Amino acid sequence: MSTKFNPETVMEVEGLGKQYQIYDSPRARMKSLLLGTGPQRSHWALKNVSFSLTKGQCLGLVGDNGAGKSTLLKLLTGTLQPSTGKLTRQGRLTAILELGAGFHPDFTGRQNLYFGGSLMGLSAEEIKRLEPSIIEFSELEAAIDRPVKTYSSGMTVRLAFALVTAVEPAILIIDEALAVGDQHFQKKCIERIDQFRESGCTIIFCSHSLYHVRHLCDVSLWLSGGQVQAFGPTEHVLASYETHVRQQDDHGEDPELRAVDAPRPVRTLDQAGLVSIEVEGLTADTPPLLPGPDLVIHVRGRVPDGSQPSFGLMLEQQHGVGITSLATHAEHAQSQVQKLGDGLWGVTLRFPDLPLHSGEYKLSGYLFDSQGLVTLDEWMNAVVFKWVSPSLTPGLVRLPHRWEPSLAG
Ligand SMILES: Nc1ncnc2c1ncn2[C@@H]1O[C@H](COP(=O)(O)OP(=O)(O)OP(=O)(O)O)[C@@H](O)[C@H]1O
Repeated sequence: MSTKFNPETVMEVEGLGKQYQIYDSPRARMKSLLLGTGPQRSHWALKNVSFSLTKGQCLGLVGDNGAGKSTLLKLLTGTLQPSTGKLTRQGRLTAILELGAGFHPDFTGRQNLYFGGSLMGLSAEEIKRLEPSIIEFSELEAAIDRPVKTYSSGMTVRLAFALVTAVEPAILIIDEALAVGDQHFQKKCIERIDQFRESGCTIIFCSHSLYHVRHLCDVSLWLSGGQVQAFGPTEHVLASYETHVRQQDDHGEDPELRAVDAPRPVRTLDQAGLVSIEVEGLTADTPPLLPGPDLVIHVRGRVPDGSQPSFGLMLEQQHGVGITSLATHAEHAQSQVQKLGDGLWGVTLRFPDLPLHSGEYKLSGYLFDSQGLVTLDEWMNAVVFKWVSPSLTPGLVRLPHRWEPSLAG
């Protein structure tokens, strides 16, 4: 690979690898350093990773726990030095990793803007100019002159995100940190990230939330055991990764057990959450039988601030093969989301003449904000049902089709 031919390339990673030296104890490490002997063992956390990103691309980084994601991000930001390979990048890089870790706990929020800002390479004048907008975005006006050690983790994240994104970088790296903020702040963060992306910033987004990876990223990289398992358009990579996750789930636990009765977090009336997911006409059998021919799903959710939510539903085979995922915001169906009462919203999804073959199916439901930026709630495997198709041919789904005469000759 070479940047020579593509002036749009902002990051090029070639054969990057990281080997950790492993010692049985701190004493063994010290002894080995003093005697100049090698480590007792070593472990490649990352091996031969190569990819390149152009201006304005957004890369999703996915993988199981321990796959090497944090190691890769630390190499990209320069916190760690690689054992092999090289990294070339152009322009300023900002990372939102371990948010707030750079703050001094005894300094006030305001003092930390200058402290943290100088670590990012901003001059005191620049920070002074940016200070009002950073404080406004963080919504910490009332607490900005209190020591950061008195902040909650959510408040620290707000201050850190506001500071780190005050100046748009050429490359922005975002770790799972977004999950720490509350839903209102998460939405603001995702909107700001969206704006950056639209103005040509290159983004690397590492998350276990595949929903957000799908929403934000045009390309994705799946790391497995420190190596690139797949790299390419997000839908292709996530399709393979989700199959892998499902296979792991099926080996790990009985899908019957994690279905309908799994306890859900208890939500109070002032929290947004799903209220019900009901399939019309199900019988009292186990699992209940869908009388058909239509599959009609009523879903309801509560959003206390009165804003209109979006609803999502996912239909899968009982043993994990995904059939379809639909959401009102993505299908321009927000006008169908009706207000049913104070903060209570609902919508109905109908599949006419259900084109599935006989089998057991399950439904999961999602509640999003109206643009689908923030997942307010999700109920996995909320309803399991059995369907007996009138046409008893094997297969998964009856695709629209027609039979035609073969061409003569
Ligand atoms: N300082 C270290 N010394 C030795 N091994 C390490 C060190 N840091 C990480 N590792 C190992 O490197 C591998 C990759 O770890 P890494 O933290 O990069 O994974 P990850 O994909 O970020 O995981 P998670 O999703 O759980 O955060 C793991 O096997 C981990 O145990």
